[in-house]
Amino acid sequence: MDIPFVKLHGLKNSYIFVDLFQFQLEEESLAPLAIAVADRNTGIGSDGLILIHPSDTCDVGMRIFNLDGSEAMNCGNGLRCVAKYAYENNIVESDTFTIQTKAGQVEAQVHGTRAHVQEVTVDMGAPVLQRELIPMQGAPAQQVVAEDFQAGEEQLLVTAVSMGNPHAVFFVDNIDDAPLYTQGPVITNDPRFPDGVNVEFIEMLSNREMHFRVWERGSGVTQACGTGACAAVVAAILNGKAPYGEEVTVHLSGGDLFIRWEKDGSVWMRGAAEKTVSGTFHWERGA
Ligand SMILES: N[C@H](CCC[C@H](N)C(=O)O)C(=O)O
Repeated sequence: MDIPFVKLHGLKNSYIFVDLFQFQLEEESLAPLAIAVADRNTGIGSDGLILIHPSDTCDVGMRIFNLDGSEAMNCGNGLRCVAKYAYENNIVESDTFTIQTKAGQVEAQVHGTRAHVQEVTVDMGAPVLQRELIPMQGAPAQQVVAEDFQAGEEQLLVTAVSMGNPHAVFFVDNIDDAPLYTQGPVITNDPRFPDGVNVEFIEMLSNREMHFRVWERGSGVTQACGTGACAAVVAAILNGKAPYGEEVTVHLSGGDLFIRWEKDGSVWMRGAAEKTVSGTFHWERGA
């Protein structure tokens, strides 16, 4: 099968995009295709697969699969890339439009020209904070803010936030000392998170700036995580480390995102999206 694709990334968090307005894929092929395209040796190399598809409820739809083939409900960097692709390829008319995700709909505004979108702002909607909806084991209606969390030898404090997908946020004094590679793979599969969890370590530089590292559910360490950056700013505000309603600069490995959380309202994410490669992926399923 020869599959047309475009590779785009949000701050080096890259995905292989297949445009289902132009090409059809069978549902059962999606998870194995995500694994195949993400492989840097036998595939194209990415953090996963994203489908751009027609939607009955929004101007365009997005589905996202991690590099292990698991499907996620949302993807912040992916949303900015979908918005860029949809506008540059005339899938949408206006520079502001809605995108359907498995977590619900979001509104995106592209910045740039029809020929080249440089940056995208996304209204990510309100975070979900009730423990049972993260989901995280424990008293259902409670929020999880700076709660004791033993991980191996590490005694940590966790703040849990869902942006449609689950995030466990930990504040550290020095980002370079964060137990990303030792505790990331353990916490992501911790049974206290029945659906697994994305794991973020944060060092606050001021009340408007932070360092950020992530171990993503289903993809491991990535260069950036848009929903994770949103969750990190929400967690900082819940812990009194950042203000409501003001843009916080999040320094991820792959670059900066600008995030604000309006009190009792939406989380807004602004950042770049770039296209790198397009072509045809020759795939013999099961080969
Ligand atoms: N690994 C995530 C999906 C990708 C999210 C991330 N790449 C982003 O930009 O938000 C999960 O399983 O929930």
